[in-house]
Amino acid sequence: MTHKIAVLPGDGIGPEIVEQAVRVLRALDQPFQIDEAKVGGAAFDAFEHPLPPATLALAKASSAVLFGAVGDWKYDSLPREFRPEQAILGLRREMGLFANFRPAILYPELANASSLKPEVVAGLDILILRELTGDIYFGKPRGVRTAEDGPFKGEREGYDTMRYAEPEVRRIAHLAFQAAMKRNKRLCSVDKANVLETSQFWRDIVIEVSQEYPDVALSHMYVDNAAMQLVRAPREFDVIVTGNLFGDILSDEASMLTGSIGMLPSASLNAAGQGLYEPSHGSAPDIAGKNIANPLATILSAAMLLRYSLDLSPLADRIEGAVRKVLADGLRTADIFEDGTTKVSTSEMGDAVLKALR
Ligand SMILES: NC(=O)c1ccc[n+]([C@@H]2O[C@H](COP(=O)([O-])OP(=O)(O)OC[C@H]3O[C@@H](n4cnc5c(N)ncnc54)[C@H](O)[C@@H]3O)[C@@H](O)[C@H]2O)c1
Ligand SMILES: CC(C)[C@H](C(=O)O)[C@@H](O)C(=O)O
Ligand SMILES: [Mg+2]
Repeated sequence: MTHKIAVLPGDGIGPEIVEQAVRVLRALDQPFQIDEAKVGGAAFDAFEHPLPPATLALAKASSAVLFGAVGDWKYDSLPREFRPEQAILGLRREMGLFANFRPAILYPELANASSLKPEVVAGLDILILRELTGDIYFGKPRGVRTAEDGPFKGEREGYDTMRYAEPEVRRIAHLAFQAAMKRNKRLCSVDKANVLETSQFWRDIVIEVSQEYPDVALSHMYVDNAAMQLVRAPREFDVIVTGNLFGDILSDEASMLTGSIGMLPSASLNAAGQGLYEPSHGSAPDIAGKNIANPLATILSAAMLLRYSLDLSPLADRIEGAVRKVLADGLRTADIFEDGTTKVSTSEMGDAVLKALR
């Protein structure tokens, strides 16, 4: 069976890192149909829209999407609907990709690259499940208006709406419990229920859903405390489930525990099992075009693509094994480099992973 994979490299380091991941996919010698399209600032430059209809159609018609990153400072003054970030938000919304899996795993070889002491992070293996199509990211109304009341009545104010519908909370909660069942059976739901109505509602629904999963130990934590616990004792966590905004922030924080944001892959799935796979980091305009970015988060995202959307776990295992091998061989891009290891470029890291594929 031919699997259709849409490849959307995007901006900044996106094309460089996606190129390496595509080389790895092609080296597996499978009947993949790989089609590439522009997205983000690159699409805006070519078609005056960050998510052109043809790109969206290609993504929707594929079994899975491999996405690089979008964004560049030069687009920051465009009206919001034309900014590159709208492409990834639009794909998530239009494809209904509500479940974002961001595993944070510390490879033993990178224990010293972590910003925390090895004894605090060694063996770290946590999963952040971020709800991806709701919350203040998509809630309406939003905008800028003249305040009608309060101490700043008559002044301009910006506003957004945090909201979650019951089915949205239920479906992500179910996935979180199911993920916990396959792991160490501990689930921590992160919210801000001491302040926010949306969060109290989220917490109440998660507790209801928990009745169906008596084997999972459920805990709740406020997001500020969770941010602190993640750097104090990250291994206390197994699965974290949280909303869109808190998940965005906590997953960047967790990424540093693994040595570099350049190591953290992600999978965003919809109800039909279609998925978009991308590194958790952005387009890193500060290092773009220099062939120094770490491609491993993207290569590991391709492994997640094989496992979750194409049901090709043995191939995913091969890629992950190859990544472990190159790390064990001491190869490091600049972001994870330390004395005693060998610094390699983006493409050299790709070469090494290809060679290590057995
Ligand atoms: N999903 C996405 O496409 C996505 C995600 C996050 C940010 N962005 C966008 O990316 C742009 C830059 O955002 P930012 O600077 O806040 O975040 P960023 O993740 O792009 O970069 C943060 C820092 O991490 C470094 N970094 C990121 N990925 C790396 C890699 N693979 N290897 C080595 N170093 C890496 C960068 O050099 C930078 O110093 C913005 O336009 C932002 O909106 C896009
Ligand atoms: C680029 C931006 C819209 C995006 C987000 O906030 O979700 C990014 O930070 C991420 O984590 O994927
Ligand atoms: Mg983010």
